[in-house]
Amino acid sequence: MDKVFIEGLQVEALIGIYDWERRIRQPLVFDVEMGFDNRIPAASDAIEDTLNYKAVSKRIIAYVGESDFGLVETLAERVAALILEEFGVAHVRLKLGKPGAVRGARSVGVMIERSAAMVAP
Ligand SMILES: Nc1nc2c(c(=O)[nH]1)N=C([C@H](O)[C@@H](O)CO)CN2
Repeated sequence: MDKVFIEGLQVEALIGIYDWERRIRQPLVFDVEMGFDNRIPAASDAIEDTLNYKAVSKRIIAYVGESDFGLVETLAERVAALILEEFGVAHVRLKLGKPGAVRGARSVGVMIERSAAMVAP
């Protein structure tokens, strides 16, 4: 399956389980891979036929900027569901990094893979 990807999308968010984390915003980094048949836009050369990575990026930025979850797991799950539901994507692989959360590590976080048929109720 072809893919459309977004790499290193940085968004500031209110996230974390500790009291001090509830008072600040922290950088999060998203890498997203979305299954899409790119032969159709390749044939038409029309942006309307694409899975528009700019539109998906803007939606992620807006959603994450307003979110206030405790766990990165929860946020990753919600962002994956949003991509599947709002952009008609059949399969998404998402990595959510929280750089600076653990001293000595460049980043920590989660990686998930979800399909349209697997979205939690
Ligand atoms: N698997 C997870 N582990 C941890 C999380 C998390 O969201 N998922 N969060 C924290 C804290 O909020 C941490 O980021 C603060 O440094 C700890 N472990």
